[in-house]
Amino acid sequence: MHADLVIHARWILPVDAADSLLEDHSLAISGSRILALLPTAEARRDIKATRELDLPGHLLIPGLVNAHTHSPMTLMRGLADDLPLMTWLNEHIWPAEGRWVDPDFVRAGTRLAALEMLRGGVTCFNDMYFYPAVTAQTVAEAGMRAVVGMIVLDFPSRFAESADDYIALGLKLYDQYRDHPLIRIAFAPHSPYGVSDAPLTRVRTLADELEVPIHIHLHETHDEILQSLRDHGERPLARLDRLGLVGPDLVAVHMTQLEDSEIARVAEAGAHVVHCPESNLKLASGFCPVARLIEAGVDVALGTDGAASNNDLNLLGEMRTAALLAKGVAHSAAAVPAATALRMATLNGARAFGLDREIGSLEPGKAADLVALDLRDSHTQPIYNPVSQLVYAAGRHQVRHVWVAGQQLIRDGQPTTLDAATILAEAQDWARRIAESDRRGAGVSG
Ligand SMILES: CSC[C@H]1O[C@@H](n2cnc3c(O)ncnc32)[C@H](O)[C@@H]1O
Ligand SMILES: [Zn+2]
Repeated sequence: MHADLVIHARWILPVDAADSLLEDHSLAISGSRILALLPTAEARRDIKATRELDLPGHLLIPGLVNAHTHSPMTLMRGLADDLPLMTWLNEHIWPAEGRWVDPDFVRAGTRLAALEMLRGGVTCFNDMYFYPAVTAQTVAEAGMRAVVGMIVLDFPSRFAESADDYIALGLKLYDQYRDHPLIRIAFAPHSPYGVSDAPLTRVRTLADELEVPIHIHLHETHDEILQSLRDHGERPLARLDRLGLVGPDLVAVHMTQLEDSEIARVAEAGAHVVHCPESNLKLASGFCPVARLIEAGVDVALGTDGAASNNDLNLLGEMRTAALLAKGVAHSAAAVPAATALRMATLNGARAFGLDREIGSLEPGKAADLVALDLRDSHTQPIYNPVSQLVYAAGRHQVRHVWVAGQQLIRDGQPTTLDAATILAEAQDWARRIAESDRRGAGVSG
């Protein structure tokens, strides 16, 4: 057998049905795909490799999937902290976006996000933001993988004038990327409170036609429920259900307010949930009942949300928070064990976007999206159980190598396709302009 690259790792967590841990195993790559997983002794004997990489003390895992973020919001990290969602959005973030967000902002913010995520082992992210064509292009140039949202809102922005305009721009994006190997397109109506019935109904029809997922903020806060009861006489999930949006292509982000019947409905419909524990904690939005959703058979993935409400894009940290928080919420130390947290951050995210035949686990035939972490650091020693070290103790600096579709994007902790110095200089330049304008009193509302 011939391979382009064979990686010899101390441990591999393939995220398979049995939550296997492979010791002293190797992973062979041919082109963009995984060719084989086998004991290292056999790999050294049977595989003729163009290149071999010995990784003693390293753990190899599937690339992490950040199932919900707003990547350009890295440029707003720390702009408005310690506020509840609607104050944060209405009084700070939306005015700042109205003043500053343009294609250059999105390019610089997405580059910073891609750099941060790749260095933290994230190989694929699902994004919802203005100027998604700029995000898609930036991600593709970096060689990373993303699901990019055709956003829909009722209110106008510099990007689009009306809900129909957002949809038209989204469809153009879909046409542009329909056959791209790394970029997938999904619908991303912002929220039930941000999009009225008519455009949501159009999204339903078009999503059926294009066979794309529908990704939406849903049941994020108690106020969202109260507002929907006031304006529509029903809870947001019930409204989406009436409009035909609750089905296997629905990716519902947050879901902190759920009655038993709603958990049953989500499970019955085969809809997916993205849990964003750190954003929910920081905005005091509420607690997603993750253990009960999983128990009901719901696919629960993991997201960071944007860097303005988290404030990082650290999916390793998010796994830890999810595993700890679930135990507190369920009053059970058995809720969301480490292997489940890893599954949420990989295969479950891939499944939510229909990518689970391509990525999310390490299996022959799947894309070679993988991450190697060096566990020889003092705070991940000694090692009884690598998945425990990964979820409960490891940090992003331990991510040493990252591949997407067989291309190495991080080597020895450094990016190979992104210019870190330029990205940081651009981000600092944006922060200087935003802060100066704030000081001069033009403020975020310009
Ligand atoms: C339509 S572009 C995305 C839009 O969403 C805003 N946003 C960021 N984080 C959240 C959140 O947790 N809930 C609701 N909306 C959020 C972002 O600022 C953009 O305006
Ligand atoms: Zn969000």
